[in-house]
Amino acid sequence: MANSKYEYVKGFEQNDTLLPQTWIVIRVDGRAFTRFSQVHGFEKPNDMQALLLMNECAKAVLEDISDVVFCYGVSDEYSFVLRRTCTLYQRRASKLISLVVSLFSASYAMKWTQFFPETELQYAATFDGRAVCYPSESILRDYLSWRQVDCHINNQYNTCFWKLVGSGMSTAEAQNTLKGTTADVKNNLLFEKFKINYNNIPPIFRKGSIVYRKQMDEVVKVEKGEVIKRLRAHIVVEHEDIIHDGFWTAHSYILAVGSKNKQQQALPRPAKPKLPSSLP
Ligand SMILES: Nc1nc2c(ncn2[C@@H]2O[C@H](COP(=O)(O)OP(=O)(O)OP(=O)(O)O)[C@@H](O)[C@H]2O)c(=O)[nH]1
Ligand SMILES: [Mg+2]
Ligand SMILES: [Mg+2]
Repeated sequence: MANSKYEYVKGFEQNDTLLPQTWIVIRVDGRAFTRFSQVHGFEKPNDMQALLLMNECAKAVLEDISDVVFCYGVSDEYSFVLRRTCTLYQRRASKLISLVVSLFSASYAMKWTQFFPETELQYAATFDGRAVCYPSESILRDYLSWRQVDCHINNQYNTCFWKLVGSGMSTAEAQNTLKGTTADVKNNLLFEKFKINYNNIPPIFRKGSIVYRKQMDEVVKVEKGEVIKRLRAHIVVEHEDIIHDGFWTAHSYILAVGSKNKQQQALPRPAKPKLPSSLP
């Protein structure tokens, strides 16, 4: 069939294919969450329910997109790592970013009342998104370390800041008190002035959250006194250190090439929503 005279407009589309064989990281970040958190009365500096909601949204993304192998979240942002062999949408950036952002945003609205049953959602939370390719596992890990260090630095500062404000300082006085202080000084301040041991603050605040398919040995049956185990994968949310080698050595399958089949086989497929029987 002859092409229509209008087909030439396709030539204006730009190629946004992401580099092959690289780790793709898609990071979503809440748009104007400084305001969103105020309007919805989030606790300062950390609102547990808000963070748990973010984690549920990340789980929804991981469940839906099999190429996502690891997620890291802090504050109003979440990073999604897609395996380097990912060929979804021929690795087109605009398609991948918009898929993750829309899944995440829609989940946020859908799950809101589950986490904030007493607070009406005043307007839709929106998220921006970007994709960056990392050519090696070591650079990918540096990226994740950067986000976790950021989480730690911000949390330590914010914890001190809001404690000082809570004790009667103005925000300007609190800012001045903390200006140029080292991590040690902040830890001492928390301990001496407020009797808070920084290491006892919930890990979700200090370390952020990770979401991934964890491989676990599961007993499937006992046959003639012999325990039969099988490796199964379950989606988990944890608050581990991902800067040092320990986590990655213990879970080397997460970034291993070719681990897809084992992980996917072990996971139940997400249930398709049932249509009402009255529909044609
Ligand atoms: N009270 C409270 N605020 C939070 C919490 N998590 C995130 N926020 C707010 O969300 C902001 C996130 O920072 P940014 O993403 O840099 O800023 P933003 O206002 O979202 O602006 P853009 O991302 O540029 O659109 C923080 O500065 C806080 O004001 C929380 O648990 N409690
Ligand atoms: Mg933001
Ligand atoms: Mg942010």
